[in-house]
Amino acid sequence: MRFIIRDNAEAASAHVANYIVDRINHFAPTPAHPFVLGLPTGSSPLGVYKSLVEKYKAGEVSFENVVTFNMDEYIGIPRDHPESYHSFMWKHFFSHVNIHPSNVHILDGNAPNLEAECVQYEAKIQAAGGIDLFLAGMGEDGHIAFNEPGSSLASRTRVKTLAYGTILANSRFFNDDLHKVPKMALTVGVQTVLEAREVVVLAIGARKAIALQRCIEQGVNHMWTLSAVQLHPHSMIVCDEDATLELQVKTVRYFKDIEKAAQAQGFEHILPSKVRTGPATVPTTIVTDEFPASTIHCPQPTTSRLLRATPATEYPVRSRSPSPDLSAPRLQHHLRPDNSVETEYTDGTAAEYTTAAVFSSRSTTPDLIPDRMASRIGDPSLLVRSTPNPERQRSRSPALASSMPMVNGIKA
Ligand SMILES: N[C@@H]1[C@@H](O)[C@H](O)[C@@H](COP(=O)(O)O)O[C@@H]1O
Repeated sequence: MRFIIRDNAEAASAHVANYIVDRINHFAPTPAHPFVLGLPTGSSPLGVYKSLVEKYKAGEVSFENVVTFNMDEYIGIPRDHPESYHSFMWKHFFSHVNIHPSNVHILDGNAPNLEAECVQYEAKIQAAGGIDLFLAGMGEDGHIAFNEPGSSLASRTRVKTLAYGTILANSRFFNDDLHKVPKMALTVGVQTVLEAREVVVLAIGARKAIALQRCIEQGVNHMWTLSAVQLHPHSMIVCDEDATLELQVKTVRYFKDIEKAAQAQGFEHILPSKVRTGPATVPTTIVTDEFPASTIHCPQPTTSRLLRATPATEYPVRSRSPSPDLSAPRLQHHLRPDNSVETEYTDGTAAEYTTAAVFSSRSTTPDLIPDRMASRIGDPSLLVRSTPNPERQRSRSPALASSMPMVNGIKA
């Protein structure tokens, strides 16, 4: 995962807008091979849309062959309600660029059959060849799209009840009246987002700091659904300084350092060609008997395909020496009466006091043979106890033994 930090919201938004423009232009979309862009609503992407409109007007990018899919839409408010996501998107973006209205896809929160609407939405994404780049914002509770805390990380487009925190946060768009905020929405699932070839997240402001910390520094967790982008091979989170407030200094420094290092090496972001250009053909969904068809279209194994990644095979494997011969002679030490140490092999052969002797050809796979730390000491004088064993002292000096004080009736 890439993590890009910019000084303020404007710089972060500009970074994302430039990135999207570069991606579309590199892709060189055509009517037969359009660039498929996933889009969010909310206050965070406003700067990006403004910048994209400016770039379009400056002739830097065209949306002629861009197909879009929005992440979510409220249920139950009219399509032309000023706070519907339809209104939002046309107001802030679509009506200012040369996108074909037929290329715009936004879930219909007033569809007579909401489940069928979700099923068709997934099918339309598939038919368009999948999403090339999904831009996302983040809720204060770490949600992506409307995948509230506790959403399955394998979820797909569906009806979702909104969390109280989200209703509270979004009430600012409804005259701060909680009752006016829709309580339900249609949303793409976490898995729908993860299947995009690339995911770019924009997090702006201190109110996103806790969620950003959970999603970047902690593990993948359904309570902070945006954390699932950790599993994506081509994900990028862009934020302003305020959003980093809860991160560790070393995390911020690490990501800033790797960005600097990459720039110094002359590259910014290298994507595999499949991600840069998208598939030549529309992918087909394979349904196996193991996962029978459900009411949701394009059923997939409930475990994320990313979670089923093959484990790495290139772990360093310790090369094994010939099978250990446990009957092979081992080193043993005897304390002589003069307190010097005699060392020999268990077969009676004398040993030399060198490390080489211990680990020589006589010693097969040292870590598989019972070993004593003493046998690793090369200098015999170091094997002599500096604090004499009291029992040995007693046996060698009866006078000393008799002078020992009694402790609990026992000679010390
Ligand atoms: N469904 C949207 C999300 O897609 C968006 O990311 C979030 C954050 O909005 P904002 O950027 O206004 O904080 O708001 C809503 O919940």
